[in-house]
Amino acid sequence: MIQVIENTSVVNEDLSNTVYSTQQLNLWYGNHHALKNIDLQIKENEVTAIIGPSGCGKSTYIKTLNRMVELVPTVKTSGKILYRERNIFDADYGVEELRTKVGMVFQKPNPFPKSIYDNIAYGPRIHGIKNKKILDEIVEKSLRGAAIWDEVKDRLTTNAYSLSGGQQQRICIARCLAIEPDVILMDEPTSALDPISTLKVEELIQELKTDYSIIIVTHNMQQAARISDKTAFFLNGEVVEFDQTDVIFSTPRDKRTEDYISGRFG
Ligand SMILES: Nc1ncnc2c1ncn2[C@@H]1O[C@H](COP(=O)(O)OP(=O)(O)OP(=O)(O)O)[C@@H](O)[C@H]1O
Repeated sequence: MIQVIENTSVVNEDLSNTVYSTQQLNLWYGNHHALKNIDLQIKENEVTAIIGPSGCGKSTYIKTLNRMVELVPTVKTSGKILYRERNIFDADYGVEELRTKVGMVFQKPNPFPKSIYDNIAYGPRIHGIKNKKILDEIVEKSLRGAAIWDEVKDRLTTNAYSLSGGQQQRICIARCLAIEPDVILMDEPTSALDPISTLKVEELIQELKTDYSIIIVTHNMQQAARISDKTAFFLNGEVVEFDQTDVIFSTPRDKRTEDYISGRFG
């Protein structure tokens, strides 16, 4: 269980289309203060990009949203993260419940060493679905949702490792969709992919936002500009600026944002 050192009061505002409301979030790895007073509202059915130089806390932030960061024993937090209006740090908040609502896709495709079919059916089976017809339907729907059905439908029993990196990443996205999440967290999902696979995953992200809310960490500013609705610029563990993506990339308010997006550092 994560150590929460204090809680600040809930900001009184309309949270109706807000997926996550991060309020005065601080996080320390031991003595290292990695996230500082983060206030961010993530809206549903949007793509929210997290950008910033190496070590600024991007991955830490999204790993806090599904409480994965608490796997690090030295982690302490203060503040709140409301997911659908409930504080995920509350003592009675079940992490399993959170993880069925919040899927995650990592930098390196990480399919299981199993068949394509079993990769997708894995989550639903864990949730007790045994009926072959229902599983078949979930597998097809998820693979279609991840825009890879046509490429793999004739080889569902093949090991997922036999696919290309870009295909493996879309299998991982399909595996995520199979649990019918509300939110998909993506930590640099295209950084290990070639340009064509990157384009496919970017197109997919655009399509997925109709049904899901997506938070993506990216080093690639062109990618953030292409695919996101809102962008948060992190620097040294703080959010310097959070706004509509076109504002961040055309008329940023803060000089540090302008310097970063124009390539002056980072
Ligand atoms: N498990 C850990 N233990 C101690 N410090 C950590 C741990 N993970 C990250 N940090 C530190 O916290 C800070 C933020 O790291 P984080 O990985 O969130 O940054 P990032 O912006 O995602 O960086 P990158 O773009 O290089 O992936 C860094 O100073 C990092 O060294």
